[in-house]
Amino acid sequence: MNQAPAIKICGIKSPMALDATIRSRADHVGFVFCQRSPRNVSMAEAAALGDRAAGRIGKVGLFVDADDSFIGEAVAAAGLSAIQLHGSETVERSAQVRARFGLPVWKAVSISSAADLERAHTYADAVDLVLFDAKTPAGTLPGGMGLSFDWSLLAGWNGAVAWGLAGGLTPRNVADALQRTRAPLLDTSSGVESAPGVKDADLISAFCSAARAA
Ligand SMILES: O=C(O)c1ccccc1N[C@@H]1O[C@H](COP(=O)(O)O)[C@@H](O)[C@H]1O
Repeated sequence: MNQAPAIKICGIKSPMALDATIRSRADHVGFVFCQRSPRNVSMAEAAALGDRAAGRIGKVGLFVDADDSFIGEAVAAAGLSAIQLHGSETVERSAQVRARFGLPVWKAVSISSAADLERAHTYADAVDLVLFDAKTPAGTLPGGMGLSFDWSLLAGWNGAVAWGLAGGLTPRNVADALQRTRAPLLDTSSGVESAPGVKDADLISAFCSAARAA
């Protein structure tokens, strides 16, 4: 029997969206600490959401090329359980973050060809999970754009490190994504929104149900 995938709903900014995610029995919420994003949360917002989520769901903080002092402030404010690095962090920088904060580190790796899987392998000893995501156009955000990549590329993945799938996942395509990739973890953000940065409780619920039914 196949095990149900873990689910992360990213870009949570409101108590309503947090409660909907917990009600839908997702495993992790993501708080975005990236000022350019429509999903950015301040430290004060993260602290309130972190308190509300405490003991109810995993709390993943998403950072884009952030320094230690900023990450440390967010870890303390929200009581993060994992750190997601979604910028151009090197293998060395990723290992440094893991050692510095003693938390699991998830590294997003953008995929557009088989060669990108080779790059993912290089992170195996430095992080706890690699998160495959689509490449986004130059000058835009490195994620959260609702873009998918060719999932068939993952047939060539045989890495030793845990992994997850992100990029353009929605309630409508998540079953197909899961059937094609057998991803152990699914991560979505814009696919469960009614507008950029505005989560929709019905879409969150539909996403989680579709992922578990697949
Ligand atoms: O969500 C954001 O605003 C964001 C900003 C900067 C980097 C990553 C971001 N989101 C992450 O991107 C992937 C895919 O998102 P989507 O489902 O395609 O909208 C996901 O891991 C988000 O956590």
